[in-house]
Amino acid sequence: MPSKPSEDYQAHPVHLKHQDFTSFQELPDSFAWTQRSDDDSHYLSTGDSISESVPVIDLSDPNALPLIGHACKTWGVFQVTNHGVPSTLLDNMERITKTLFSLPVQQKLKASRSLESVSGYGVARISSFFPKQMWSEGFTIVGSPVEHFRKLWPEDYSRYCIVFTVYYVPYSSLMAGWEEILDGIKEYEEEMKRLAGRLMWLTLGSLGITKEDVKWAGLKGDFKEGSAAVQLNHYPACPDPDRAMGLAPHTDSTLLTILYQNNTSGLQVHKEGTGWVTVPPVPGGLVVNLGDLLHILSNGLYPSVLHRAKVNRSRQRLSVAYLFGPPSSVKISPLSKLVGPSQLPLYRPVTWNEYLGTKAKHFNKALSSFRLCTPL
Ligand SMILES: C=C1C[C@]23C[C@@]1(O)CC[C@H]2[C@@]12CCC[C@@](C)(C(=O)O1)[C@H]2[C@@H]3C(=O)O
Ligand SMILES: O=C(O)CCC(=O)C(=O)O
Ligand SMILES: [Fe+2]
Repeated sequence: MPSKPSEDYQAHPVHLKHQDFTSFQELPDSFAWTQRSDDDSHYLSTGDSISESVPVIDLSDPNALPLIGHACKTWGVFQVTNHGVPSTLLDNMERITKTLFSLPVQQKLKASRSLESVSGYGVARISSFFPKQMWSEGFTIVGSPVEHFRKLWPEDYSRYCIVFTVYYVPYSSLMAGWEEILDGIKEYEEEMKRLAGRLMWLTLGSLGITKEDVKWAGLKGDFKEGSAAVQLNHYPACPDPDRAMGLAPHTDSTLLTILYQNNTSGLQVHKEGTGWVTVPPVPGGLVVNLGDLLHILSNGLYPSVLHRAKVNRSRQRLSVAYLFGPPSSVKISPLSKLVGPSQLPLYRPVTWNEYLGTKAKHFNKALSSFRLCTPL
């Protein structure tokens, strides 16, 4: 994917009103998504009393394919275990994320996402579509984050890190050096790309799609040319979590997103007819969300899932999203095997970059703006 945002992103700048979240004893009004009294507005409903739960699928189960198919059709999201990603790599990525967000605010702001770049530190891109601020901070990585890290940890990184760790967080939970952080991110990206390719075939396989049907998956069918972004999210502990919002409801623009969450829950998905359902962290598990481009590719058979992140009173929450999309030159359209005289193609072809531009401009109306005919 391109490292520069589309012109539409630049026309909708996200202002950096970044705060030091630790300085608030009470939730400021600009972060309050509901009034203290309106217990059940559409933003609030917690979904905690719901008995239905998002499927957890063991990838070593011989039945994984139909289970994934069912989860995609009914939920648009599932969790996977036995996925082959070493737990040491996930732990390391959590430490990297913790290290980065533990830096002082002024330091983090030096690596702010600029108007010319998709990458860097800042508030969620979708912030400009909501009247209230979100209780979170993020760091987006597309390509090498080295230039941003140079700003975060200037000159003698190692010395800075040690001085900083003495005052802020226990040394043992942080990283030793800059190179280790870059290597950790690279390794994470490689491992996630491998898993994304595998999940793509399990998902498409459950629709009867084979390697011959998706030429852009490459000669080996490993989606090696697929593009991706890594989004690190931090949701600090919040004095009034029921009235705050970590990340507002949205769908991802991706084919699929693989999400690692630390041991604090917060992710919720919206299920038609049920409402908001919490996706609890499963030890060693990873969440897989279907995005808008898979919705288009599957001709609406596998819908993208609306999701959001809530926050917690006493615990900070961290998540790492691997946002996986097609190679930048590829136009995504409903797979020919899924269309025919009785099932017309519902969406027109679109590249990921074109889609991201539309999302930046029209947010939750982006998907329907590519729709060719309205459903009966
Ligand atoms: C590749 C991308 C998808 C994303 C926009 C981005 O350019 C990089 C950040 C991604 C993210 C992560 C949080 C939710 C989201 C909607 C957002 O605002 O930024 C997604 C974007 C997306 O999927 O459209
Ligand atoms: O933190 C989470 O649980 C959700 C993150 C997310 O939706 C995203 O980064 O796109
Ligand atoms: Fe998301």
